[in-house]
Formats: sequence, C-alpha cells, structure tokens
Amino acid sequence: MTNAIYVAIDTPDLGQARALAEAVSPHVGGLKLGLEFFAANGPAGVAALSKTGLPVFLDLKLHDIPNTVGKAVAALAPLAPAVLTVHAAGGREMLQAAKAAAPNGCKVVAVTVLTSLDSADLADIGVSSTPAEQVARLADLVRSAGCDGIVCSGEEVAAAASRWPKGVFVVPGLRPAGSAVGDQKRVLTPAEALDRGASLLVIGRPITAASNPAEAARAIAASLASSPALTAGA
Ligand SMILES: O=C(O)c1cc(=O)[nH]c(=O)n1[C@@H]1O[C@H](COP(=O)(O)O)[C@@H](O)[C@H]1O
Repeated sequence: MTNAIYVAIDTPDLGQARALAEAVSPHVGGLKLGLEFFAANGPAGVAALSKTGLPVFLDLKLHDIPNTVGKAVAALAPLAPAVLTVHAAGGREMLQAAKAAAPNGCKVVAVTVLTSLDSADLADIGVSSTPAEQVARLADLVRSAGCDGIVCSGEEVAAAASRWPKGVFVVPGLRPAGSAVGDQKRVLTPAEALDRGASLLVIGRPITAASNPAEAARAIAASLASSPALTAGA
C-alpha cells in the first residue's frame, strides 16, 4: 500500500533536514523539498536527501515566461524528482513548456490557489471568484495543457477529483485536529483530505515542529489507516 504522506522538510539546515528525513522515513511516502531548503542547499542538497531512498517532491513553484520555466525544468531534470510544482497562473504555454521539459516519470503538478489564501486575498489580487471557482477553472486549464495534476486545498479536492479521474491531487494545508493552523487559511485534517480524493498529502509543521517528529508522523499515518482511500498515492 502506498503511503500518501509527503513530509515538507522546510529548513535551510542540511544536517537537520537529513536527520528529520531519516527519523520520519518509516512513516511517510516521500520528502517534499521546497524554496527554503533549495535556496540554502541547491541541487546538491536535493541530491543528498535523495540518498535516503524516499521519492523527492521538488516544490519550487516555478512561475515565469514559458522559455524560462522550460529551461529551469530541464536544468532540474538530473535530480529526477518524482513530483515538480509550477504555478497554474503562469498560463497554458508555460504549463506546456514545463511538462515538455520534465523527465520521464516526473509528475508536473500546478498550484491553483495557495492554501494560505481566502476569498478576501483573491479579491486583493483582482480575482473575484471564490477559491473553489478559481481552483476549478485552473484545474481545467492544467489538465488541458497536459500536466499531471494540481495542488489545491482539501476544501476543493473532491470537486476537482470528480472532474479529472486520472489527475494527481496534491493537498497541503493539513492539520490534525487541535494542531496550530499558523499561516494556512483553507485547512482540513489529513484523513478528511484523503477521504475527499487527495492522492498526496503534504504535511510540514504538524510533523517537523513536533517534539517527536517520528511519533507525530506515525500517529498521522495511523489516522489514515481506516480510510477507504488508503491505497491512493502518487
Ligand atoms: O505546493 C505546496 O506544497 C504548497 C501549496 C500550497 O498551496 N500551500 C502550501 O502550504 N504548500 C506547501 O506545503 C507545506 C505546508 O507546510 P505546513 O503548513 O507546515 O504543513 C509548505 O512546504 C508549503 O510550501
């Protein structure tokens, strides 16, 4: 059975990242390395964490003109990420360029509406749609551009998954009941997100900021064990 949990290793410290990855590895399906880790450690850091043997989700949320994004994805290809993120708002040609440059086996998923945003934040940037409407619109764009899936919150994943049966649905903004929400605004528990159709669960601070990250990861994995969707995974 696939473990759908990808732990977000959000730290600039390579030693700490390696120790965290090793501690939680029995309880997760992969590692998510994002901007904080990449800005400090670059491709060499990604290669170092790949040695844990866990699949690596490289979350750089690329968003630029098509030529630049295509070349950046090509430059990242030797790292053989299992999953790579771009921003759906980069538009169709950018999405096509990213997918065309991605290595075989790499899922290119596009961020729709960040889980740290709500309707008021969307209004601030000139988007009058609700997060649900905007996610649906961008999911259709991402699909028609030939990418593999989207990143959205647990609130939108059921609707998105019903419209795209073969899509990969990455869901961050996850909090076990009672844990601190922090800067996230559209939040669900990991089990709820899995039940609603998430294929991959991105979980950071509920694991990494816990006093015992391995135990936190084990408990979250156990909370998913009764889900009918347990076999879902990237
Ligand atoms: O692409 C992502 O992974 C992502 C998209 C999104 O909309 N929201 C979001 O929180 N993320 C990432 O998911 C992780 C969430 O971390 P925690 O809030 O600590 O669980 C961070 O690494 C974010 O960069």
